[in-house]
Amino acid sequence: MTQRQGPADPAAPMVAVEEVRRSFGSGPRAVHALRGVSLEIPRGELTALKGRSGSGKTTLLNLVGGLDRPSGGRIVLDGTDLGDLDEDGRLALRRDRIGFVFQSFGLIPILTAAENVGVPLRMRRAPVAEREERVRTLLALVGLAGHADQRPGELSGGQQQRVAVARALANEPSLIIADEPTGQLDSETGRSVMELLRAVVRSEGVTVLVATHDQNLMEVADRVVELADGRIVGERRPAAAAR
Ligand SMILES: Nc1ncnc2c1ncn2[C@@H]1O[C@H](COP(=O)(O)OP(=O)(O)OP(=O)(O)O)[C@@H](O)[C@H]1O
Repeated sequence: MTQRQGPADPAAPMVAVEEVRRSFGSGPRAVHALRGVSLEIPRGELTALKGRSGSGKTTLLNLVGGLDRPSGGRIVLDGTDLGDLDEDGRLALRRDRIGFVFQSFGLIPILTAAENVGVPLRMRRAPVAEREERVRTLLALVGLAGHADQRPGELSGGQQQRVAVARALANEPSLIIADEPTGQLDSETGRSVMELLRAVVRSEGVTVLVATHDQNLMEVADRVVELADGRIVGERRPAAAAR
């Protein structure tokens, strides 16, 4: 496995967001997407971010995922202060410690399901035998053992998102970041993808941060955090999560 950076304290939250601000542009036309957000994301929990369009959800996911840098404040992910990393360090962090799931699935059309799941393993040059074994395990975990050789165009939307979840898990990430993962799926398919996310939190012990408008997804979250106009305005623990 790839060398992990920073000591991970199992008692510490997976992610600590401290007074984070993010503005785009400057002067009177600046957009203040995040205006001082502080949030802890506990290990092994599914945290949902809700809020109207433009409230700052994607901006926050991008910052936590090391895809963007804050204008102010600090983010610590599993013992690593993201502010201490240069571009290469952030790239390594995204590759080795974070799995991403997007609304539009983001699979490579010419690769089979198995090859798509194997992409992160290839990127860290995992030995072929280890890669094939892990891909098989992951496809079985997401219920697609019989679809390994199909390309994304031959799979339904829900199946494609399952492949994306398997790919996100490939490198045993500390954190999965999902931006509207059920946004392009009908409600029944969305529900099954959401149940899959819930299940991998339980079985793999992974931590998930998901931005969503999907009420069903919020109901299975351990915690729902609400953003409005770049600030946290509410937080609740849905009853269904008290398992
Ligand atoms: N690269 C950018 N340049 C300028 N403004 C941006 C940029 N990215 C985001 N914004 C602005 O920041 C604010 C927050 O956007 P963000 O995408 O985080 O919202 P969101 O809650 O994810 O919305 P949605 O639910 O529609 O995805 C919006 O006003 C948006 O227009």
